[in-house]
Parts: sequence; structure tokens; C-alpha cells
Amino acid sequence: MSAGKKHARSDGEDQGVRLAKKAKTDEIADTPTNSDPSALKADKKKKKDKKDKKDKKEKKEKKVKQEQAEDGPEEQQDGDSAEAEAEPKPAKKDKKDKKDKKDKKKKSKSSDESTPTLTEKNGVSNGTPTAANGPAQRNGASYTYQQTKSLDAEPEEEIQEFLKKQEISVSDPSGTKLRPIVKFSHLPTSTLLSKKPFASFTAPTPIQAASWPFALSGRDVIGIAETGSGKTMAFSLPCIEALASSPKPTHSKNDRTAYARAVVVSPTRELAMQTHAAMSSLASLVGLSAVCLYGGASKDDQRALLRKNSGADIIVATPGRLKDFLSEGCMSLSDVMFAVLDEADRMLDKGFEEDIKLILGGCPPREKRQTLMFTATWPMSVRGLAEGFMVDPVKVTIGNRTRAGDEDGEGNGSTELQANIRIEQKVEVVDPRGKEQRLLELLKDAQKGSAKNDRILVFCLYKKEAVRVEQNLERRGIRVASIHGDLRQDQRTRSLEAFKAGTTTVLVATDVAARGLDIPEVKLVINVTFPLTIEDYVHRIGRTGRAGKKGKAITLFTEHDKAHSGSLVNILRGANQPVPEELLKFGTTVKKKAHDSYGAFFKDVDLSKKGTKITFD
Ligand SMILES: Nc1ncnc2c1ncn2[C@@H]1O[C@H](COP(=O)(O)OP(=O)(O)OP(=O)(O)O)[C@@H](O)[C@H]1O
Repeated sequence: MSAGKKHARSDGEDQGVRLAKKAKTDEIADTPTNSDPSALKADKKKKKDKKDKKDKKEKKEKKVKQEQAEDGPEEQQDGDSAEAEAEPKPAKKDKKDKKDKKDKKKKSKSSDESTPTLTEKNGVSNGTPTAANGPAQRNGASYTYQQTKSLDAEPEEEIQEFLKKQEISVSDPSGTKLRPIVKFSHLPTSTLLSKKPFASFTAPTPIQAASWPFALSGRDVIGIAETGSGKTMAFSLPCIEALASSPKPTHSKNDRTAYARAVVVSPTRELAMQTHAAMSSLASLVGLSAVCLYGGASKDDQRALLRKNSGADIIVATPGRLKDFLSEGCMSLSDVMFAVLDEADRMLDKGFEEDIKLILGGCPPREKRQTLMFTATWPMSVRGLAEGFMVDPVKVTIGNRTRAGDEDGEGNGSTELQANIRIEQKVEVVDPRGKEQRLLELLKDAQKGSAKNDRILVFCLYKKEAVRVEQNLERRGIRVASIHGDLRQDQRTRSLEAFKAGTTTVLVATDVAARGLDIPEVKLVINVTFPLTIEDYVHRIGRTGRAGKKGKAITLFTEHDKAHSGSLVNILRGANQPVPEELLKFGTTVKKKAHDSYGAFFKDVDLSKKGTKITFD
């Protein structure tokens, strides 16, 4: 079950408790006397109505959960339900480490979030930056990051200006000071770079510039940056540099196990394939190999690929299929020196948590590997869990995500949810029965005249809803395809390819397409039904406005979605987008999600919040 579903349920439960309490109070006030049979009858009817209402509500919630369980983390269905093996729990030593860390933190407050000056907050020294020969050898790489002379020579004011303009915030528990790699020419020379892999780009994106020095130093990194901001390359470059500079472990000739030195885990098949394509073209420049493992495709073929070269340097995989190969024993992660969780918050939520424990539990311990986590959304509910898989992670955040009142140095809630500021967001509050008619009007309007071939992505919540919407649009003569969990993998792939190629201009999707997919030139995203979580909303709309481009998103919001009104208002305000009056009528309270181990917490909508533009060069 995904966190989204869990949240939906916990919201429901809370509401249920509130309703029950209210009902009880009402009952006491209204209790009929025994001597009044008509009152007794009325009371009975009232109770029955209440029960029917509750049953109906529960039934609806169950339906959403069932649909989502199939639509969402489908990769879970690929695997046998292998018993999850937890990453070794932090024992006494870790407790001591934590205490030492706390003491150290107290002593040198200068480097982390608790110090509010820009320079210190950004983790960059005022004077000469330190070369970061951090624990690069931890992962076995012989490579150490040395800040280049050309970067040393950049005037400090320009570095500060860059950090400020791009709203880069670096929080490093060990206080290393490293300048962002503001130009590709500041990357240390390497075989990979000599092949000019960035020839088509002008400059590193902010997340690349700020995270590369730490990731190249062998540090664990949590990277949080808006959708479409180049996070794939942010983890791919350090991964490939680390592999290229370390010797391949040898294994006995009789050993038929497949090994990998880096593992990248993605929540959906399509995203795994996309990341694999990006990484393998980079890896091939230095003679490294990458294999993609995902569900819905032949296991035999994937096994054969693995066996061919006794594994691969890099495995990009969905959790279910990877788990299958691990439990079969045909693959081992014992050589992994570099592990990446892409869409990390999704990978750590309830739907995948156990799989991730098993996968990272199969890698060398966290002290002996480098672990990177990247995402555009970083809810409080997964943060504690994430750090349990890492060693002193450096947290690189792009964008002004700090709410007034959160700068308490405790790190509580300081990373706010933020949508890509270049996406124009429009919310229309509509009658639920009029949604599909409105969708038709919106599509017609968006594809008028010269825009007739514009790509539009239409999101639904349920698979059956997606099927119905697709059929409806097809009947109206719209060139449409769909991607959802009721389709075979080859059909999903065909739909995506047709949409990318422009042979179909409208793609109807469930949330399997919400995260990570980098489809060129999606002009508009339409949400026919609101997603289960506000994070999913941010990811869905993030399919447009990528790589510095502008985009547009239209959301049809109904009374059924009112539980999300507060968080949606926050997102709109944070991105300087108009908030319709009708939306405010649904209320502005935000209930933050709960994680089993970390609990729930509440806050009110921040009406003062303003978004700031991030430059993407
Ligand atoms: N330095 C760069 N300059 C220009 N474009 C870039 C740069 N780095 C990556 N890109 C391009 O930006 C696009 C988006 O990158 P990517 O898919 O990695 O985004 P992301 O941050 O992972 O998005 P999401 O959060 O949706 O997963 C890709 O087409 C990629 O090729």
C-alpha cells in the first residue's frame, strides 16, 4: 500500500472518529424516551442512515485503495512476496555516534541549517574553499574530488550570487565547505568528461552544480529539486565516475551469480527504462555496462542479459523484479558501491519500504557504499527512514522551501513542498458530473489552430476511469492513447512511444506516469481527478515545464477532493498562482501525512508564502 493510500485511510479514520464522537453527542442530546414509539422509530432510521452513509464511505475508500494498489506500485506484483530483510538497525554504536554528532553539531554550529547566514547556510566557506577529500574511498573508489583551480579562481561574490539566485541550500552534518560546480569546465578532468557528455547543455543545473562536489567526494547525498531540473544527471555523473575509477571485483569462474556495482531503484517500469537509457549512454562512453530489470517483461530474457556478462556495472531496476532476482539467488548486490533511490520519497513510503529494506540490506553496509536519494518532494514522513540508510547525508535543497517559523534549527518541516514555478497552474472547481464534458472543452480549446498537435497529458485516479475517459475521447475523434495498470507492458510502452513521437497527441494516464517521465514538449497537464496525495499533484504537473521550459496545468477540483484544498492552496500560493475563491471555500487546513514510526502533524495554510523563480540555464 502506498503512503498515499495510507494517508487517505488515516484521514478517513480521523474523520470517522470525529463523526463518531459527534454522533455520540447528538445521540445523547436526542435520545428518545421509551414511551414515544414514533421517536424510537425515527431514531432507528437515523442510526440506519448513519450506518449506510459510513458503509458507503468505507466502500469508496476501499475502492480507491484497491484501484491504487493495482495502479500505483505495480512492480510489487512482479515479485514473490519475499520476506523483507531490514537494513541492520543502528545498534548501540550508532546511538553513541548520534550523541557524538549532536555534540559536534552543538560545537560547530557554523556549517549547518541552524546558522542563518547565507554563506554558512549554503555550506560554502567565505575564504578559500576546502578540497573535499572526504570519504571517497568508503565506496571503494580510488577517485577523490579535488576542487579545480578554475573553480577556486571564481570570485567569491559570484559564487554567493549563484547560490542566492538559485536558492541553493546545503546542509552538511560534517561541515565540509565546497563550492558549487557552476560551469562544466569546473568538473575535474576524467575519461568520461573527455568524451564531452554535456556538449548539448550550456551549464549544470542548480541541483547538479550543488550536489556534484559532495557526491563526487563519496558523500551520501539527499537532493531535493523541482521536477524536470536534471536530477538524473545529478546522480548519474558521480555514479559513473566512481565506477570508472574503481577496479572491478573478480569472482570465481564457476560462480554463475550476476553482480552489479551500482544499483538505481525506480518506482515505475517506464521511469526505470528512461533512467537506464540515460545512464547507459553515459556509461558506454567509458566502457561500462547497464542493464534494466523491470516487471511485465520476460524474466528469462532479463536473466540471460544478466548472465551474459556475469551481471552489469549498473543495474537500473524496479523493486519487485529486482527482489525476484535476488530471492532466486541469480543476482547479488554484495559488490554494490553506489546505490541510488530515484523518486526517493516514493521508494521509502509504505508501498515500497520493505522492498527497499531488502534491496539495501543486500548491498554492503551503508558505511561501505555510497547512497544517494533524489526527489522533487520530500515529505516529513520519510525523512527519518531515509537517514537510517545513509551516513551523515549532505542535504542539497533547491528553491525557497522554508516557511516562516520553521527556521528553528531542528530541521522540523523545513523542506516545504514546492511546485515548479514555471508551470502556470489553474484550478477549476466543478460539479463532479460535468468533469468529462469540461475535459473535452479544455482539449478542444488547447489544440485549436496551430496548436492542434500539442501534447496533452490527462491524469485520472482510477484505471477504469482512464479506460472510460480514453474511450470517450476516442469516440469524439481525438487521437488518444493511454497508460495504466490494466494494460500489458507492451501496450504501455507503445502508448508512451506514440505520445513521444506525436502520433497521438493526448495521453490518458493514471499515476504510473506521474513521476519522473521526461516527455519532450508536453504543453498541458489536465487533472481530471485529483491524486491521492499533494506530492503526486506536484509530480503530475511536473510532466510539463521541464528543463527550463514553461508549462501549464489545469486541475478539475470537486467537492470530493476537499480534503486536499488546504495543501493545494499552499502549493498555488507558493508558486504565485491564483487561488480561486471556490477553492478557499473548501477550507485551508492542511493535515500532514503520518508515517507509522514518525506520526502525524498539522499546520495551517501559509497565506504569506511567495514563490521565487529558479533560473534554469
Ligand atoms: N545541465 C542541463 N542543462 C539543460 N538540460 C538538462 C541539463 N541536465 C539535464 N537536462 C535535461 O533536463 C530534462 C529533465 O531532466 P530529468 O529528467 O533528469 O529531471 P528530474 O529533475 O529528474 O525530473 P523529475 O523530478 O520529474 O524526475 C531532461 O530532458 C534532461 O536531458
